[in-house]
Amino acid sequence: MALVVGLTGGIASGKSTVSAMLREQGIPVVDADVIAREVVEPGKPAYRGIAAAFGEDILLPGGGIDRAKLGGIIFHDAGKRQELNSIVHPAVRAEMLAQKEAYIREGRGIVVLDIPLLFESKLEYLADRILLVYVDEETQLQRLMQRNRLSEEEAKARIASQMPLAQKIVMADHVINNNGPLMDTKAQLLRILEDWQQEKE
Ligand SMILES: CC(C)(COP(=O)(O)OP(=O)(O)OC[C@H]1O[C@@H](n2cnc3c(N)ncnc32)[C@H](O)[C@@H]1O)[C@@H](O)C(=O)NCCC(=O)NCCS
Ligand SMILES: Nc1ncnc2c1ncn2[C@@H]1O[C@H](COP(=O)(O)OP(=O)(O)OP(=O)(O)O)[C@@H](O)[C@H]1O
Repeated sequence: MALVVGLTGGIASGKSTVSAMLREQGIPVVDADVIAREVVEPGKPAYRGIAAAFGEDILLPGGGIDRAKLGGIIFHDAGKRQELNSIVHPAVRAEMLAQKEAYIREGRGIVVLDIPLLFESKLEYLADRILLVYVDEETQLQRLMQRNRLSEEEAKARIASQMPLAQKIVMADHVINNNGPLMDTKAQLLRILEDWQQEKE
């Protein structure tokens, strides 16, 4: 039986950083953010759903979704966010499950599902174990502002659209503290991986 791990955290807490480390160790990671981009490409049902719900103004001249504009709307409006989620999430979930099943059929012992909104969307049931990548609020804000070149106000709106990390920490099976240097993050991950490998033996 494969061990299915849900990898979660908050925006800019370090999930992609940890998932790159997992891939380095040969562990497959199914990434909800990547799938969420694919399912809204022109021609896909969710693309038409977004154009219908948010209007043609949300499209770029080339036809694709203007992600910056859509983010500017949904991170400031819980109702619109809910509307977008209800269009995009079912397609993301279906594709994630298909990719997970394919890895299990290949015989992989551990499969990781990187799902930023795992707790918000009540998807705990998808995973045997939940691994949370934690950072303190100030580090999260600084890293988010820097990575996405956002103002403090914009970055705070994005953080506020998610369940606080302090609340998620008590719901996770394992926690990696990603406040420090990457070396420390990797050391914590390798320890957790050892536990999982032992469990499977
Ligand atoms: C709003 C959109 C267009 C902004 O695109 P952008 O390229 O700027 O951001 P990206 O997709 O890389 O997401 C970055 C992070 O934002 C956070 N985030 C994204 N969507 C949401 C949401 N609906 N609610 C709360 N946080 C969210 C997540 O932590 C995610 O990792 C995009 O995030 C989107 O389509 N969101 C809806 C789908 C979704 O929920 N994706 C998250 C995982 S399924
Ligand atoms: N330990 C660390 N030290 C310094 N910078 C880091 C560390 N971990 C991550 N970062 C940086 O912080 C930013 C956020 O990390 P990352 O992209 O991995 O987060 P994420 O949780 O995947 O974000 P999102 O869900 O929003 O896409 C990136 O610019 C990354 O390079």
